Amino acid sequence: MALFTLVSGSVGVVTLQNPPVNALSAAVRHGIVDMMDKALSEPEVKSVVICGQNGRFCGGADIKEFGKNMTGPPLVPMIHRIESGAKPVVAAIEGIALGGGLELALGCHYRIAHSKARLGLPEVHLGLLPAAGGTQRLPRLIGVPAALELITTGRYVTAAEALRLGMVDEVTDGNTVDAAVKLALSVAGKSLDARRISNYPCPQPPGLDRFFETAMQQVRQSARGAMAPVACVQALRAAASQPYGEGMQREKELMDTLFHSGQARALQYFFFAQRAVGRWSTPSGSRWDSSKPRPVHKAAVVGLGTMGRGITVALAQAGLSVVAVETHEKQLMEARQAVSGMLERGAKRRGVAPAYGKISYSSDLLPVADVDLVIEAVFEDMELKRSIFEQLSEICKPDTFLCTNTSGLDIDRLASHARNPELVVGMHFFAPAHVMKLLEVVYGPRSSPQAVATAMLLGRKMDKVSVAVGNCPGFVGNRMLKPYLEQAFFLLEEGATPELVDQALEEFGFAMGVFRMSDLSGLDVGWRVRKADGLVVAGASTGPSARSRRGFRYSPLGDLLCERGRFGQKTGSGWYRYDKPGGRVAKSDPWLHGFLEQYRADHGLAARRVDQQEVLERCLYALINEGFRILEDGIAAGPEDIDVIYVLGYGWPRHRGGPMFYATTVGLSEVLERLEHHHRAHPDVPGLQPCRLLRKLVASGSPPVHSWREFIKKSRSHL
Ligand SMILES: CC/C=C\CC(=O)SCCNC(=O)CCNC(=O)[C@H](O)C(C)(C)COP(=O)(O)OP(=O)(O)OC[C@H]1O[C@@H](n2cnc3c(N)ncnc32)[C@H](O)[C@@H]1OP(=O)(O)O
Repeated sequence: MALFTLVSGSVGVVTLQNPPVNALSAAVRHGIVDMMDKALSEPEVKSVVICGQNGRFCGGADIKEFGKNMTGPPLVPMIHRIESGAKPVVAAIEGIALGGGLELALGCHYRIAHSKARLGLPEVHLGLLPAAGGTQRLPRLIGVPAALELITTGRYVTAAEALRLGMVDEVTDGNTVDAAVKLALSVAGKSLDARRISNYPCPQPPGLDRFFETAMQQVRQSARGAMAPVACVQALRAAASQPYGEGMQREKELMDTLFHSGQARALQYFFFAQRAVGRWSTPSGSRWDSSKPRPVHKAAVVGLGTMGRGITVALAQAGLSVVAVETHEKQLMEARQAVSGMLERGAKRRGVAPAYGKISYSSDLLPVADVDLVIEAVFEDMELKRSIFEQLSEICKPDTFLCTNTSGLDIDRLASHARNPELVVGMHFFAPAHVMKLLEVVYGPRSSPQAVATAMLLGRKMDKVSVAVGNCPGFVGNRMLKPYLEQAFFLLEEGATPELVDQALEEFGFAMGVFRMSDLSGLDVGWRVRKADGLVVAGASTGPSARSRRGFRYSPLGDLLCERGRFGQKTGSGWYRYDKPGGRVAKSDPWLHGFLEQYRADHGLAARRVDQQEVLERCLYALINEGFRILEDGIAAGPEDIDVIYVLGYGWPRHRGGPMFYATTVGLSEVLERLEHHHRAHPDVPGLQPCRLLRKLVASGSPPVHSWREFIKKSRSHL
C-alpha cells in the first residue's frame, strides 16, 4: 500500500497506494512506516519525496476504519519519525491533502503543491479534530488566527491560498513529483533544524486570553451544540500557550473524547449518507449504475422569481448556456440585474470571472426551442404550470427534458400535459437555489430512467447533492414538514408560545425554530397550500368546526394570522414582530400572546405548561414517524435519503445525523413508546399514530440504520 522507488540515484520516492483517495488505512500506514525505514536506513538515499498514486496525495485517515478496532501503526509517531529523521522529506501534493494527509505533509520538511490541489483539515465535519499534530503544527506554521479559522471551519484552500498562508513552499503547474524530486536533490545533506515545524515557537496572538474568549464565543454560537469546533479552539489554545509536547497531549485528550462520541458517529454516518444517495434506485428498478444520463449543454429557466434567478445562476456557474425567460418585462429587467449581481458576488468569492455571457434573456418562450432541458420555476399554481408544459411541448425539441421546480405539486399530473411524459421530472431546489446544497429529483411513474439520471447528474454539476425521491404531495422534505408544523400549532393551542417552541428546537440545534423559520419563508406560502387542499374554510375559523377537518384535529392559527395580513418578515409581523416590513430581527409580540389567550378562551382551551422535552417529542417524533411512512411507501429508497434532505435542506443539525439516524440514537422503541403515549392523548391526530414500519423495526430488534434498506425491501416483498 506504499511503494518505494529510487529516482535520480539518491531520492527515495514513497508513493501512497489506496484508491480512490489514498486514505491512510492500516495497510497504508504500515507501508509508509516500512518504506520510510528503508529510505532513512539505506545510505544511497539522501532525501525522500512522499506522493500519492493517481494524482491524489492523500484524503486523510480512512474514515471506514473509525468505530472499528483500530489496528496498524498510529499516525502521530509515524509523522514524528518523518519529521525527526535525518534526511529531508518533501511532500508532493497533487489533487488533495486533507486531514491526516495534510498532517502527514506538515510533518515533512518541505511541501510542493500542484496549482490545482486543495488542502484542508476537515476533521471538524466528522466530529473530530486534526489529532495527528494538525492543531499544533499548523498554528506554528501559519499563525493562530489563520489556523483557527481553517481548523474550526474545515474549509479547503487552493494551492494559491496555501502558498499565501505559508502552508506550502512552492506551487507548480507542471509535474509535482518531478518538482519535488528536484527540490529533494537540492536540499539533500542540508540542516533540517529550521524545517521541523514542531520546533517552531507558536506565534502568540496579541491579547491571548481575550482572543480565545472571543473565538470560543463565536464558535459556540455557530456550532449550535456541536462539540468538535469547541474542542478545536481548546486544542489551539494549548498550542498557543503550552510547549509542543504538552499541546500534543491536550490534542490527544480532546480527540479521545470526540472519537467515541455520538456526534462523531452521526457526522461520519452523514459523510457516507451524502455519498450513498448518489447510488439511487427507484421502486420500478431503475438504478444509478444502469441508467445513462444524456449530456446537457444548454438549458432554459422559465420564470425569474427568487427561485428562477437562483437556478439560472447555478446553471451558468456550472458552465451551461442558459436561456432565462420571464414574460413580465419589468420583472425580466429586475431579474437580469439581480442575476448579474449574484454572478458577480459568486465570481468574486471563487476568484473567477462572472459568467454573464452564459445567459441570454427573453420575454417569450420561443428561444427555448433548441435547449436540452428546461426548468420551469413559475408560481406554484397547477393551472399555470400545466399551460407552460403544453407550450413547451409545442416549442421544444422532441427530446428536451421538461423539469419543474414545484415544491410539492403532482409531477405525474404535469407530465400528462407534456408531449413526452417520460422526459418529465421534478427538480426541487431550495432557496437560495444557487447556494443551497440540496436538490430533490422527483420521478413520477412515467419518468424515464434517463430523465432521472440526467437530472441527478445536472444537480451534481451544479455542486448539489441530488436525492432521487418519488412523487407524492410535498415529496420527502415538505411532506415531513407538515406533521412537524402541525404539532407546533397544536402546542400553541395547548399553552406554549412561539418563543418556547423555537427555543427548544434551536437548543436542539436547528438554525431557526419553526416559527422564526415560518416568518422568514412567509406564512402565506403554507396558507396557499392549505387553501388548495381545501383546509381553509371561510368563516369556519371561529365556529365549532374551526378546529377539525375531515374528522381530524386542525389548527386554524396560521390561517387566522394570514387573514390579518401577518405573513411574517415581509409584512413586518407574523409569529413575531419586526421593526418594519422586511425586518430581520424577530421580537416577542405582546399582541400575538394576547391573541393566543383570546383564541384559547374562544375555544374553551385551558393553557397548560408545555416543557421543552414535549416540544421535541411532539414535533420531531411526528416528523420522524412521517419519515418511516415515506420509507414504507417507497417514496425514499433509504433512511440516508431522508437524512440528507433534512440536514441539507431543512436545517436539521448535522451533528445529529438527520431525523432517521437521530431516531436510532434515541432508540426506536423509545420513539415508538412516546408516539404511542402522545397518540393516546391526542387520538384525533393521525401524525402521532406510529406507523407500521416503525413497529416492525422495533419488533425486529431495532436493526441499525444501515440495514434498513434490506429490511424494507424484504418486508415489501412479503406484501
Ligand atoms: C488521528 C486522526 C487523524 C486524522 C483524521 C482524518 O484524517 S479524518 C479524514 C479527513 N478527510 C476527510 O474528511 C476527507 C473526506 N473526503 C472528501 O472530502 C472527498 O471524498 C474528497 C477526498 C475531496 C474526494 O471527493 P470526490 O467528490 O472526488 O469523491 P467522493 O467524495 O465521492 O469520494 C470517493 C470515494 O472515496 C471515499 N472516501 C473519501 N475520503 C475518504 C476517507 N478519508 N476515508 C475513506 N473513504 C474516503 C468516499 O466515501 C467515496 O467512496 P464511496 O464508496 O462512494 O462512499
